[in-house]
Amino acid sequence: MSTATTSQQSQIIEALGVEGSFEAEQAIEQRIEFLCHQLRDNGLSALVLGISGGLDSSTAGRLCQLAVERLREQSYPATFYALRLPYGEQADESDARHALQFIRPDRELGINVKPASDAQLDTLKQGGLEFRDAYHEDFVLGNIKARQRMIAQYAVAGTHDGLVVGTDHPAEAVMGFFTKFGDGACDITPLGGLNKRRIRAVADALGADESISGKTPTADLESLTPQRSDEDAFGISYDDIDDYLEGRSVSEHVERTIVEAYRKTAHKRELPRAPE
Ligand SMILES: Nc1ncnc2c1ncn2[C@@H]1O[C@H](COP(=O)(O)OP(=O)(O)OC[C@H]2O[C@@H]([n+]3cccc(C(=O)O)c3)[C@H](O)[C@@H]2O)[C@@H](O)[C@H]1O
Ligand SMILES: Nc1ncnc2c1ncn2[C@@H]1O[C@H](COP(=O)(O)OP(=O)(O)OP(=O)(O)O)[C@@H](O)[C@H]1O
Ligand SMILES: [Mg+2]
Repeated sequence: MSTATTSQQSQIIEALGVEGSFEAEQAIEQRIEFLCHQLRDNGLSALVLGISGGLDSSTAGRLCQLAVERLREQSYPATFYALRLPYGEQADESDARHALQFIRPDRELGINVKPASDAQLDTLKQGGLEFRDAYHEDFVLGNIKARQRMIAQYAVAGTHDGLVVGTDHPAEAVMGFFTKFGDGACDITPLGGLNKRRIRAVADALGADESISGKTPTADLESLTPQRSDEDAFGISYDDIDDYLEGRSVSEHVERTIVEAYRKTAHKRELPRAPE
């Protein structure tokens, strides 16, 4: 059974800024100009982004590189820093190397977030923090990894007068599928307004091959369930989410899953609350 577009659906689409129409070349140009303006208008000189090997950071990374190249053509000095931020040895490291070949960043930095993440977990346990079981501990460690990546990116941006680029976009934002102040923490989000299939179309138009644009999305944060797909965690597909965000009819199950996730994670898309 499917539901017609609801007013709630329209409100969510509007709140997340999903555009009514889409054309890949136009989306690319708009985002390159956005990135150029963010540096030039603020007198800054670097873009900083973690590259996982996944679709979102590959796409955002290539846009960043094209933006700094455009700025340099205009005699404005700008550099893109692509950060590899593995937790120890990354299972799909070859995909991350391939993504870097596609992006061709000015600079690559490799920072292993495992020592800092493990040290943080150890000190929490020494301080008396207890977990329900090994899976609970692994989940909490996953969010620590995401926040260690945030710390590394801000250290690089702070060193080079840069901006931290985030890969948040409506298909993840609607599900609240990011770590608050982890990968959710950033200065600018060039993929804003795009759902997942549109990001894939942008990647294709930028010349990404099938191994990048067809890669299964994964947060890959939990060591006990490595490479677990986002869709497995959601219980619905990105196609379902994309349809919803494009105002199409979806099943009642899909609608309920999305709306529940959206409501539950509202706090992640807002500023911290304070007394009025
Ligand atoms: N109602 C409320 N109002 C204000 N704040 C509220 C709140 N409820 C919880 N909170 C706060 O939020 C915290 C929970 O949020 P958070 O720390 O983010 O943790 P949480 O949402 O529990 O976990 C993050 C989820 O995002 C996924 N993720 C993370 C990173 C990357 C990706 C990816 O796709 O790449 C996916 C990850 O797999 C996991 O399922 C609570 O500990 C609490 O401090
Ligand atoms: N191992 C990693 N190395 C570097 N950056 C990472 C790593 N894992 C996550 N990140 C950063 O966190 C962001 C959020 O991860 P997320 O999984 O949503 O994106 P992705 O891996 O680029 O694409 P996809 O969602 O399709 O897997 C990434 O875009 C990237 O900037
Ligand atoms: Mg990923």
